[in-house]
Amino acid sequence: MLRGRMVPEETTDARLLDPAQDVDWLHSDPWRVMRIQSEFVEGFGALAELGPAVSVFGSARTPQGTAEYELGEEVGRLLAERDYAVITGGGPGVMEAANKGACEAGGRSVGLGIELPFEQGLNQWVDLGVNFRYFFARKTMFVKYSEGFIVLPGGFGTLDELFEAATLVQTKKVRSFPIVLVGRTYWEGLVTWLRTTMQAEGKIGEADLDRIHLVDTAEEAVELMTNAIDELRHQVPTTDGM
Ligand SMILES: C/C(=C\CNc1ncnc2c1ncn2[C@@H]1O[C@H](COP(=O)(O)O)[C@@H](O)[C@H]1O)CO
Repeated sequence: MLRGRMVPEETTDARLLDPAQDVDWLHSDPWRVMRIQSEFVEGFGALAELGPAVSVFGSARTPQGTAEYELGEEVGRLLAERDYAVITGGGPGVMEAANKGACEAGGRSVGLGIELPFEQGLNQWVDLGVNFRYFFARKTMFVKYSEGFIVLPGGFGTLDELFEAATLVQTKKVRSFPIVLVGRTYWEGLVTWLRTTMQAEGKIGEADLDRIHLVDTAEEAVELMTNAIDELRHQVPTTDGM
């Protein structure tokens, strides 16, 4: 309801019909919501029939031809061989490696790209790609369409994805799903700190760390992941807070 000085001199439909209108309003926050909404609609539409999937995260900077890149390829290949679609951020490095492994093994290779100032586009091994402008819309897709996360060595982006998953499980916003960190040497320091400082000082509970597993090889990661998913599928879902 608008009264007095709050009543605008021009009505909304008059503004709409005015051919001389400037288009700044298109970039205002209320209209941005339409763009955000369209990202959810597009993402849900593209992924609705994907089937069982696991997300693979890791550094965008891992060079081709390194042991870490090969580890990513191996994870993608083994997941595809077990009929899991592989979802990545669609970028270079570990993302590209996992998509390559999945694609070459004849599996479903998915990339959820993000618009960045130094955009490089989706890697060539993505068979089903969706590009996002907003991180939060993209993150929803990773969580909604995968049954677990496999995390290779990475930087801020990888940690962001890892801890978002851990938080969603902790707060019961998603059904518990497995998180497997690959590369003991890389992750051990962080996991030790989580246990000896974060947990020891009561900032997280013991159960919060139980969901995070640490392995060294692609075989171990995929074996652990698929076993954990099978177990979860046989559990009766609880209704509290879901
Ligand atoms: C930095 C470079 C390219 C960035 N391109 C990306 N494309 C798609 N997704 C990305 C990109 N960068 C980060 N991400 C997401 O974060 C994770 C990796 O981040 P990290 O900081 O490298 O660990 C990854 O899982 C993506 O989802 C070219 O050098």
